[in-house]
Amino acid sequence: MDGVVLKQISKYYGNKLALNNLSFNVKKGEIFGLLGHNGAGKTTTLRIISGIIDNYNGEVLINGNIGYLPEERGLYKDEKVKDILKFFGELHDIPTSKLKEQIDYYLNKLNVSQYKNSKIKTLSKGNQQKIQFIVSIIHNPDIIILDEPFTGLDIVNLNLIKDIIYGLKEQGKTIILSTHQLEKIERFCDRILILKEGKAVKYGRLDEICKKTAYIEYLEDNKLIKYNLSHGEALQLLNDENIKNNIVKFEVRSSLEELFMEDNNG
Ligand SMILES: Nc1ncnc2c1ncn2[C@@H]1O[C@H](COP(=O)(O)OP(=O)(O)OP(=O)(O)O)[C@@H](O)[C@H]1O
Repeated sequence: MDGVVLKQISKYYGNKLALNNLSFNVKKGEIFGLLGHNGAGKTTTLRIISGIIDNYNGEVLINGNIGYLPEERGLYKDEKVKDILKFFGELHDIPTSKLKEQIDYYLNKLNVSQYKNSKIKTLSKGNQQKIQFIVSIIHNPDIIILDEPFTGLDIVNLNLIKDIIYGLKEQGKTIILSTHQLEKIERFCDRILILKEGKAVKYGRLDEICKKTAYIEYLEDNKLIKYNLSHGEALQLLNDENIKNNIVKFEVRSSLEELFMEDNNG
């Protein structure tokens, strides 16, 4: 079942077309990655899904309540961690005992229990980000939208956040996250969409997208033949007696990184 569906979304800022007829769906229990370089349209897409931007063309279907981690971080710096979390939990009408339980659970999971009574401003940037992440999920939302959740985190904290996201997926939540750092989400997202100038240039399961990543050049009757092809097709060509001795260049591009660079530069 779909948690989120976008149908032919276009968004202008003045004359600037930021999203160009963008369609995709995200299923319940799925971690969906929105990838693209700066300015590709990730934040605009996530703001539209979250309901922050409402002047756009197209249709958005949402199946549940939303938790949102915005790109621009910032919590009330003079407040204590526990008070911030309590405040946001109460905004969502979570019963007090349940809220206390949730707060302790997540603080513990993210290894920041010791800062419960500390003011936000005394925490490191990474720890502040972890608190803001907790804010986005404290009300147990069905749909979790995370704008660049991994930026600025070291590997230990990155993995702590990933573990929680993974747990939320197991609970059947719909998770959409954006990143410009492909290596952070390889083998983590179930499906991805690569955005370039507001358009989807790739969309699907990582292994499906990565399939088309072999490149071959060979000579046939003194002509140079060039192909982009799947690994399976490449294997066939490599076993072809007429071709295998005439190969000039063969590259396996198994890393999504190269694909990403290619689509965004080429
Ligand atoms: N409020 C705005 N007014 C005018 N143009 C905007 C506004 N917000 C975004 N844009 C433009 O729309 C395009 C998409 O921006 P968006 O922030 O969605 O991209 P992004 O992929 O999230 O980039 P980044 O990773 O840098 O945040 C960019 O060209 C940006 O300059």
